[in-house]
Amino acid sequence: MIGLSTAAEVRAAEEVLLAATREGALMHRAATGLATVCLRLLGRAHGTRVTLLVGAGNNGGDALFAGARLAARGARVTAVLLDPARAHPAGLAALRRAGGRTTGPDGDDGLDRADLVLDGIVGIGGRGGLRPDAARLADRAATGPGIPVAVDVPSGVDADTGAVGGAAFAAVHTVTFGAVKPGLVVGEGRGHAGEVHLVDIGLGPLLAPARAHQLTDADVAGHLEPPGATDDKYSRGVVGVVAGSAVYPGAAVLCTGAALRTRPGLVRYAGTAADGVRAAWPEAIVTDGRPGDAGRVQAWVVGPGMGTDDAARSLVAEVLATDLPVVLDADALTLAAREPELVRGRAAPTVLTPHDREFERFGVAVGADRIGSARRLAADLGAVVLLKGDATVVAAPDGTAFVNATGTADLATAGSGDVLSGILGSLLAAGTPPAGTAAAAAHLHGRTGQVAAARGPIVAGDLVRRLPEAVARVRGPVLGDSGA
Ligand SMILES: NC(=O)C1=CN([C@@H]2O[C@H](COP(=O)(O)OP(=O)(O)OC[C@H]3O[C@@H](n4cnc5c(N)ncnc54)[C@H](O)[C@@H]3O)[C@@H](O)[C@H]2O)[C@@H](O)CC1
Ligand SMILES: [K+]
Repeated sequence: MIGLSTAAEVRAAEEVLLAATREGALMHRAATGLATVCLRLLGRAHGTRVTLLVGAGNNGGDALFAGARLAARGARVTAVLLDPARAHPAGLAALRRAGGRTTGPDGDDGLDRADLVLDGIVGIGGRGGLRPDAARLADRAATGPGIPVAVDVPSGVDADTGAVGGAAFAAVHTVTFGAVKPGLVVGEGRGHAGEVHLVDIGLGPLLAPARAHQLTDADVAGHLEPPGATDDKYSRGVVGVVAGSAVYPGAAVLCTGAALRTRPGLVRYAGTAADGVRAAWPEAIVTDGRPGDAGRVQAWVVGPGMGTDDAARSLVAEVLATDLPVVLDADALTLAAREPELVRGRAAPTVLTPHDREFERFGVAVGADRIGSARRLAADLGAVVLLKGDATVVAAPDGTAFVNATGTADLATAGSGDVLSGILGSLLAAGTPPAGTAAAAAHLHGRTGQVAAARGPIVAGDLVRRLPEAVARVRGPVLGDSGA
């Protein structure tokens, strides 16, 4: 699990470490890591051209020291000082000693011929939108030939939320220090940060326990263990699906199929799309009755494609009245937003899986702080909220949050959400804690999108078909298996 630490958490840890280390030691660690990533991206230093955009704080200091290291290895380095009188003095001296040149914001910045541009305008000390000179340079860097690399945080991106208020540096790589900040992996910030490289500067043991996390394949593999010798079809949890309608069975077919393919156990379906589900998935146990007629289950998924009329409302209410974990998706979200007390009154876990419009039906704006908004709704409802997006956010009522790392634009296809709710229901039936389980489902859904899209454009049915391959990929190679 990768901890996501806010700027305040990083600063608090830095203060302790600064007091315990030689002056400048942390910045040297940061700059060494930064220069190493730049060298890797450039392939070589000698003969390359590098432009540094240097603000007045320590973020500019990092850029100057890294630039000095590259200059010492033969790169032609130009530092554009946004505030020449306040540029980091020791960094500036180091760059000049190594043969780098400096200029002001209106000088010859070399952006039109740079191989790499380092954004050291502002880091975690940035406040408000970029000032005009900085905005203009960030804009020119985006259209120039150099690989845009952000130092710690792309300037103009809020490190905690990912909000981008105005102009911001559009990086393809971000080299961040001490801990990954949430703003690099969520919301608009994710697109501005590009690939994130974490440089260890020794903060780890001093950081407060993170309240937001990213899962890795290894974390999710625990949810996807193959059946053991003593397992039978009931022992691993049975999921019940209430979805679709006689006229539109598609959502029910996708949701049931995803549940079946995630963890081979039992899937029970109850609803008016029974014929369609039976035809598509003979493996499922199907009734055209009510949820109570379906037989015993350990978790319910309710909502996809079922409509929002009185009949649908009564099915949602019946499922929510059980003492089992429930995934509320699609139409069930619309219904729950009308009667949130149906969710608030539950003792068993509830997971809501809204996209932005469904989320806002609960009366909370999504805004630019997606983690904060998901936390607010989760606390208000006493339920886990999985807010779908480019980087899906999961928040628990106690504020624990997860940001998904595997999202891909290919998942923005009709029926993709039905697949996610099927995956989630299937994992939840195993009885694992709901927030982490929801995050695991989002991770697997994203991996499935990546696997499926590798063969070309996808429809939601491809996700169901490729789920076993994605599960295998998340589990990783089996130890001792030579692959022969
Ligand atoms: N504290 C430390 O020991 C370490 C700090 N590090 C670096 O230091 C950074 C934080 O440094 P600082 O606290 O000096 O802050 P920053 O360098 O992030 O930004 C503060 C400076 O930028 C100016 N500024 C603020 N908002 C601006 C805006 N919107 N447009 C233009 N200029 C703006 C301020 O006037 C101030 O001079 C980190 O992000 C990281 O890059 C690293 O070197 C690791 C060690
Ligand atoms: K920066």
